[in-house]
Amino acid sequence: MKTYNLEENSIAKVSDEIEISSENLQVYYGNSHAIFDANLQFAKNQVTSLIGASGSGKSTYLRCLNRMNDKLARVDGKIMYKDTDINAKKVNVYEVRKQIGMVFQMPNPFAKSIKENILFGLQSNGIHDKNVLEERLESSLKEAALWDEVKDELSKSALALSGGQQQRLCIARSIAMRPEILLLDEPASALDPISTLKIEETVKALKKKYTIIIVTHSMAQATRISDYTAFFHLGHVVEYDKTTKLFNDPSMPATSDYLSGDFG
Ligand SMILES: Nc1ncnc2c1ncn2[C@@H]1O[C@H](COP(=O)(O)OP(=O)(O)OP(=O)(O)O)[C@@H](O)[C@H]1O
Repeated sequence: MKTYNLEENSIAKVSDEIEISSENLQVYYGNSHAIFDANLQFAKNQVTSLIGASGSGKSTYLRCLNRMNDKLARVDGKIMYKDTDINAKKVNVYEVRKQIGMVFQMPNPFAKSIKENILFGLQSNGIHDKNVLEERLESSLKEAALWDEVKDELSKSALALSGGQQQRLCIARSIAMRPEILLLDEPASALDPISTLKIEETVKALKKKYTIIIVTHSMAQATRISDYTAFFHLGHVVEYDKTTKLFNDPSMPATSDYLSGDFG
């Protein structure tokens, strides 16, 4: 593998309103340093892609944004969200995750009905008003572009849905909690091309209401759906910019080598 000076980077300041940012973020798995001093700002109601080779730290970084690494790793530095450092130990992680939802690579619906998948989190949080639940059920499934396909069989097991439908159900389950940010960790990598396109269309529509940060291995997908892109290499954020700039006119040699496939 080529070597690069990872002390150098090119991190653009975001001109849009900032929704969430990391400051001097470091992640350690035991003695292994996995993320080095990551400083990134994410624009509100925009889609940001995290790209880079396998093992570059994209998922590790993403998981920090809603404290999913708490039990796996030591995370130093700040995650600033609404003037609060949500990486601070006193912060209630369950409250954080209501506002910052996450969808994983493999669809993981509960072994319950479609309806119960959507309502479970709401009911667990003390929401029992029938009208509110019905409204959330319908609006979440509509936002995730699944309503038309399932509206007549809401009692059917979620596990009977196709992989792509299950993943849109997981997105619907997340947005039922009315988060402000959605973290998506390779949400389409286990899906066929048609399902992938549906997820991409859904993501593009969702940014009107949510700030979206997505890990993807597909550079084509990053260019199709994201406004901003961060390129990770060996735990460092090498370059961060508007997607069009990063892909068409990268500033760092590592970025241009990665994009052109001349990375090995
Ligand atoms: N739970 C864990 N325990 C120990 N090390 C881990 C753990 N998760 C990730 N790592 C290590 O941290 C580094 C970054 O991994 P991470 O999964 O964040 O990379 P990635 O860019 O998301 O990779 P991929 O594209 O393959 O998912 C790797 O060296 C990986 O082996």
